[in-house]
Amino acid sequence: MAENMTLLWGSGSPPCWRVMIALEEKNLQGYNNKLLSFEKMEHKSQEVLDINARGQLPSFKHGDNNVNESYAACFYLESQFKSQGTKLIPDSAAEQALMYERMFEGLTFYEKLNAVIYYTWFVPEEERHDSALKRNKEALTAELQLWEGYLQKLGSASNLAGPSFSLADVTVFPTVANLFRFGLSAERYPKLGEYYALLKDRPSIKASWPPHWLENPKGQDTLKDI
Ligand SMILES: N[C@@H](CCC(=O)N[C@@H](CS)C(=O)NCC(=O)O)C(=O)O
Repeated sequence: MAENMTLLWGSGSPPCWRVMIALEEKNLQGYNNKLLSFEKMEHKSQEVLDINARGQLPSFKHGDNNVNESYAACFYLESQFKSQGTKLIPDSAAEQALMYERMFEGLTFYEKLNAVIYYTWFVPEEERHDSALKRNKEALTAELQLWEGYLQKLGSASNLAGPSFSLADVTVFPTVANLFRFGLSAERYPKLGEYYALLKDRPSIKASWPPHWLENPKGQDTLKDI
């Protein structure tokens, strides 16, 4: 069934990883996929632009339908394959409310992380200021405290929106994994550390683990003092 799906993706990209986790959870293994290189600017190739006018990854196609934007693809897969694989939107109103809230807060979380780890990539040298990076780090620290509090409230070994694994986990786990890849201290952020440990060996997540992380298991230490 998945042969009529194509995913163009980049290794380690949280938006790409979200879609890959959703595909695994919905038992859609066997989809066509092509790993592209950001360094080689392959995300701006005609092959990508034919699916995604923004020239971004993930670029995803199901039959004749292009479904770009990682959140859109995750919702689409859950909606089209509702009764297949893991049910990713819980029935309970309370869990659903929390799931939607955390999912969309997850975008802010992802932005604040990127503003620190990719500061030198995003900001040209002549426009960089230590004070701006410091501010970005402070904003990330405040964000991390929020998520520590959310997880604390849920109790130990919980998914992000309660007892069931949901789209909140599909979309936010890749951000959490990037935090630790970039050196976040699990001692300083124990609830995030616990959440990461809970999900990192989940089959859908293991199956889609970024290949360059497997080749080079040691990440960076950019976040060690956060
Ligand atoms: N909102 C998009 C964001 C996708 C995105 O930013 N992809 C990055 C890689 S993580 C990319 O392709 N960047 C290259 C570019 O924007 O030119 C989504 O969630 O799918």
